[in-house]
Amino acid sequence: MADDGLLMNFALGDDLLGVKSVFKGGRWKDRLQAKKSLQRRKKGNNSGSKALTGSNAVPTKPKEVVDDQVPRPAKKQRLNGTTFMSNKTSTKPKEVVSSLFTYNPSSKVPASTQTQSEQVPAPEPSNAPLPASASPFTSLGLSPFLSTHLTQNLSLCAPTAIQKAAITQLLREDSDAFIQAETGSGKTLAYLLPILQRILTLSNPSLESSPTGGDKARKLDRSSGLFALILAPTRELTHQISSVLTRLLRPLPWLVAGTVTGGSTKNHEKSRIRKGINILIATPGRLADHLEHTEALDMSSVRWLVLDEGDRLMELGFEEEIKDIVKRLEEAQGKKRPGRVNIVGLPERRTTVLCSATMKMGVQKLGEISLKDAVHIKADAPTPQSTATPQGVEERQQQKEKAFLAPAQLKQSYTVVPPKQRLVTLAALLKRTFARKGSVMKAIVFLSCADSVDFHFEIFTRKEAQPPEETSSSRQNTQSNDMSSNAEIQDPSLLRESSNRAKSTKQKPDLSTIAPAPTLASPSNPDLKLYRLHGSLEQKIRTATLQSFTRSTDPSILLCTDVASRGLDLPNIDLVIEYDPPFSSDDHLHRVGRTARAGKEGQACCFLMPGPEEGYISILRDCAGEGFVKGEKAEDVLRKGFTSSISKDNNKNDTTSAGRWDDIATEYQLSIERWIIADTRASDMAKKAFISHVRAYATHVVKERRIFDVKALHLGHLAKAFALRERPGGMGRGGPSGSHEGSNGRRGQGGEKTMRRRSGDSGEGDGKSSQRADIVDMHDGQEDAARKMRAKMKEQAIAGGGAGEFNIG
Ligand SMILES: Nc1ncnc2c1ncn2[C@@H]1O[C@H](COP(=O)(O)OP(=O)(O)OP(=O)(O)O)[C@@H](O)[C@H]1O
Repeated sequence: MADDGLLMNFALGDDLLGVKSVFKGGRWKDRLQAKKSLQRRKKGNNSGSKALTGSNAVPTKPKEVVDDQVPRPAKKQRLNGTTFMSNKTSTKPKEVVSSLFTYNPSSKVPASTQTQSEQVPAPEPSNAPLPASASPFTSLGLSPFLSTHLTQNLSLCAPTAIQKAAITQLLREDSDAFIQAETGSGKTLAYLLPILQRILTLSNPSLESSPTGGDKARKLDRSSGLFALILAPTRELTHQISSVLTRLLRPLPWLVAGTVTGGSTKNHEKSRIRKGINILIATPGRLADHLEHTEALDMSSVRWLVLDEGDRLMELGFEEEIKDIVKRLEEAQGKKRPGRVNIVGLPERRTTVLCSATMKMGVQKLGEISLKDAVHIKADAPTPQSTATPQGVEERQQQKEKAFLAPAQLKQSYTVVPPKQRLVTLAALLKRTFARKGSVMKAIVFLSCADSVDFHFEIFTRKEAQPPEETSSSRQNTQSNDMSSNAEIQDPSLLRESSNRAKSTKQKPDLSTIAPAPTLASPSNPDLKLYRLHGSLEQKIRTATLQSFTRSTDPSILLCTDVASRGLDLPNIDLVIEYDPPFSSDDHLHRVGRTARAGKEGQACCFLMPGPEEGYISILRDCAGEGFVKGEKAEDVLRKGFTSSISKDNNKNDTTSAGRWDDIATEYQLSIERWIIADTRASDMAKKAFISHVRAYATHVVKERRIFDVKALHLGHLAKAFALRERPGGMGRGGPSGSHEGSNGRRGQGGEKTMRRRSGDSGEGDGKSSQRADIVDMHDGQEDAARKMRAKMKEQAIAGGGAGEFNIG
């Protein structure tokens, strides 16, 4: 391995010293040869890295790129692959500039394993609707009225497998049910349709034979009573279920649905409850609050209770609230309110439906609390078609019995990226993805914490950075599009308002949630937009951002935390990138499940680092079942991301541009580093993001901590991924400014006590020993932090906020 420092010293050569080489003595042939060799060396230095880099070789230039602000070194000292630039007068190291391409750990995964699944034909979609001819909606017992509405107005021709199973069962019997199916398989309609059908039958039992007949159903109206209650863990999910239900209810205006969630005005909700709601969708915290304080909320006629995303409800600590709600439902059931009319056909007993993609301990416990003699409803394996062998389908069915799997048609990949190259590799992947118009329209990038989302949003949307290849016309387009993006938002003042407020506080960065991404856009996709979403944003901003992302017809990227990983049905997501690996394999399946929905195609890519993290590849494979999992080398991602943009944009062929990708990657990284150095706000954001990220890293589920081992992190290298030239100090004392405020490590934010070292040598210096001690302490502090988090979540839920109140991100 070439030594950076030595190369630099050689390269400084005579020119720097102003000495002209004169060759004397010896044979004239030798003098000529020496002269030529010196000229060649000078030429090589001037023409950048071309002569030194090859497509397969580790790039050797630019090895060290010293920021303009850093004085030329007189002497260098190398420590563990990091070069300290010092000047003669000072004994303290002044600045750290580490090359992207040297001293990186390498992947241990053999290349053959990485490409193993490429040859296997893509399996049939596992969550697609069934063939319309074989299973029309009417065959399930739904009324022709409802079936016609589904096919003609909602363009749903046939049910999915889980819908077929659930609708048939829930229309046939009043038993409780546990619906388990993979992501994007249509679970929402699987419980909404039979409930709606049953309510319609209440209002008019003869409705089934009347294709047009809704008139007689006017016997029921909003004041007839609350019949169904749907509980969901987050506000976003609650609103999403409500919008699906609103579409179903469009031809039935006399039936009314409503939502109660944290973050909304309680008085407004109360007045809607007073007017009457037939189907209520709620977060448990806010519902518990209304049950306590809103007298008009009468639960005596509730006959259907749905617990959607059961595992998440339990993870977020809603057990007590749900117990309380179930108890109140039981108490209310026999009671009659004065003035309430008798509903003909109202079932004697309440049916409870628990929905989950997973069957974890928490879900089982929730089942014990809420279900009695429940039927377990699962989707049948799809009928084998041309490319899927019957054996494959059988295998998948067997695997499904055991585990929760990703949709079979989802194309998954992973890339093993050294920590220093993470940021540029993400940029390269996004650049490549959006290099061609129309290939990918929407992508989601998952990060571990809110601070990191904010920081990366700022990096890619910062105004001062214009990529060298960008034309002025594309810049104009991007700017005008910024305006149109705001116009799309229902209440654009919300975004500006928040942005202005942010300006006035020091803790919050001055950011909107939607902006053009000039550093990722290409001439073919100049309108590329970036969105950000996490739990620390105001609810109104979150809702407006999601709506805008959903409606956007421009190529768009959403940077988000796990707040967007569960249940959200964002249309037409082509690619999911897990830039920060998921905190559990379930989280992974929910994240990647935002694409490849209802039989559509989708791609997902997980970033891993060399070392223990490579152990996650086998988990990715297990989660994929017989699906597609392929590895891609980080170097290939970088080359494609940075080469393709040059060759296309500058109209150069690949031969001339080949080999320049590493220069461009380095320049890309350095431009961010220079920005961080020049802008204290950016530098604070970077440090905060780094610290929150490391804290979040320490909260992977216990059984996966051997893979995501915080003690194995090289913090110095990882800092480079946050454009920092060294890891921030004060890791053990609550952040760069000594304060915890605003640091959003995902779980257990590692309170001051847990972060502080217990031994006497805490805090000082950035040496390895203190770094390690901080990490050990973070690890030890997890249980404490988790306990604190549970307490905080509970507080929030009781205050009526529901899960969304807590910064899931
Ligand atoms: N029968 C159907 N035909 C075509 N598309 C459907 C059908 N049923 C549902 N969909 C579509 O499938 C998508 C996923 O539905 P839904 O959100 O209910 O899935 P889910 O199983 O709840 O997913 P998750 O587990 O991620 O929450 C939605 O866009 C929905 O409109």
